[in-house]
Amino acid sequence: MKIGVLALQGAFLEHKQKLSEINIESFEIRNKKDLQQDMQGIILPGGESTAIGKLLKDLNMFDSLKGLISDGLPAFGTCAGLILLAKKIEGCENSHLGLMDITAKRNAYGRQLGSFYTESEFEGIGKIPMTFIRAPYISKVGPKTNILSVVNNKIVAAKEDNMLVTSFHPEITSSNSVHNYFIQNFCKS
Ligand SMILES: NC(=O)CC[C@H](N)C(=O)O
Repeated sequence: MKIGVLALQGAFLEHKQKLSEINIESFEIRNKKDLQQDMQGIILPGGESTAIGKLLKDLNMFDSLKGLISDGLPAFGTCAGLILLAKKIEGCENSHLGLMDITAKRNAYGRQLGSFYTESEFEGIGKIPMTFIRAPYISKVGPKTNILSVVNNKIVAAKEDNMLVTSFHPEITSSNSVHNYFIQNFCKS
């Protein structure tokens, strides 16, 4: 089992650390060639979705990444990663990869007071710690999307086919449970 972590910008090292804590091998994806490596899943980290989206295009990785995920490669997007996967972004004409039938609202908690910590229920896991940093939430889901967590009446985690997204950052909390959930439920060795 080997997981690729998109490492163009943002919190990719924290994801690698979490994976190593649960004994899962990972590698950084920095260019198109890295996408050809054998992997059983990919993590799209948090950071700045506009910057990551632009780098994917500039580095000519966009179509290969989109193709891999639409062909079934398990993908876990956190925060900016959620925005990259969303079919629609509120207030924007364009999406990025546009593969998951959700609408993302960016910077949904305000810019200044946008970071907070809470503990809340996640379906199939139980109560877990959640850290939100200038986070999006999911304002709409499609018929095939399963909602996994709701905080303050906002959807903050969901899954659809081979894709899992959280608007919070599980990689910077004390728990390994969401990474374990991704590996156990989505990735086949
Ligand atoms: N922590 C994050 O990933 C923030 C996401 C950021 N607000 C964006 O739109 O990309």
